[in-house]
Amino acid sequence: MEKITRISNELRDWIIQTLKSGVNPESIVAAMVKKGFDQAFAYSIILRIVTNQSIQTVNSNQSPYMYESTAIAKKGNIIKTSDREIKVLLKMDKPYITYLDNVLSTDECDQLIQLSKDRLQPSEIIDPVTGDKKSVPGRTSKGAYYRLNETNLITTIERRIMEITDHPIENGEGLQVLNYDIGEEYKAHFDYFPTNQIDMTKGGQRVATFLIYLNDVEAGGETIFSKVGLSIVPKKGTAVYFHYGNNHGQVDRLSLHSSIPVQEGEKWVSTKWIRQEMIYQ
Ligand SMILES: O=C(O)CCC(=O)C(=O)O
Ligand SMILES: [Fe+2]
Repeated sequence: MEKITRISNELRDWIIQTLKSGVNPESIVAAMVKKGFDQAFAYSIILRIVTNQSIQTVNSNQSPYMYESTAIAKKGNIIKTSDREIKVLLKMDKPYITYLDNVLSTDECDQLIQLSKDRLQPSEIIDPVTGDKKSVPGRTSKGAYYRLNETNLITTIERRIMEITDHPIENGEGLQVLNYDIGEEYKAHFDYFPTNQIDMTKGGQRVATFLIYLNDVEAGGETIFSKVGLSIVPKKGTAVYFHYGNNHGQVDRLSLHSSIPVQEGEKWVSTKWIRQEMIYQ
């Protein structure tokens, strides 16, 4: 493959923006090499940009988060997809949250639970230092993970999420299903990555989450946005969409959230984390 040795203004602006958001130069070089750039050339370009722009690569997230309009906000109170009408139940601006009714049918929820029962594993996170998967004390649920388009049901759900949010399917991580028994919870956390963990070769930062409730929970199990005092009660087939990453590479700390312990019954949800760029190319 012939290596690319020139860059466009667009790419230059992208590099500046990405550096400002705190992504390390090595990740940017890796992303450029994947796109066909010569590695030494990529390093030299970044060095030249940093020297000219006096870019600070660490503290951009300390400036106030700038809210940007989202595609879903422009769609009115009834969102029509190719196979469904979805009603907006609640909207919040800061942090940006939308609660939606009728996203999955009862049957689709039951099918996804059934499909996941055999696959459940203790939930894990990616260790920020080693990059390995590891279990975490604050997260006691069990999870199942799906590849994009793994089954017809998964494809239907992924397409619907795309039609509702306008985020391309390729920007989404594989669907995850979580199951919480009595007492199980997911302690307060952000869904976005710390800046030293953003991998530009894998779609970069997470910018939004689409969380679907697959069953009703008798008591407990709410999703809590503690900084704004909001509590979402799980209702089968509904979904909450929250958006926390803007085009300037900032992330919204008001998006802190948790799943409080289930007190009665059990809880099933499905999460789609959405990245700023395509993960799969
Ligand atoms: O189960 C919930 O309500 C929250 C799940 C969650 O925060 C996540 O999957 O990132
Ligand atoms: Fe989360």
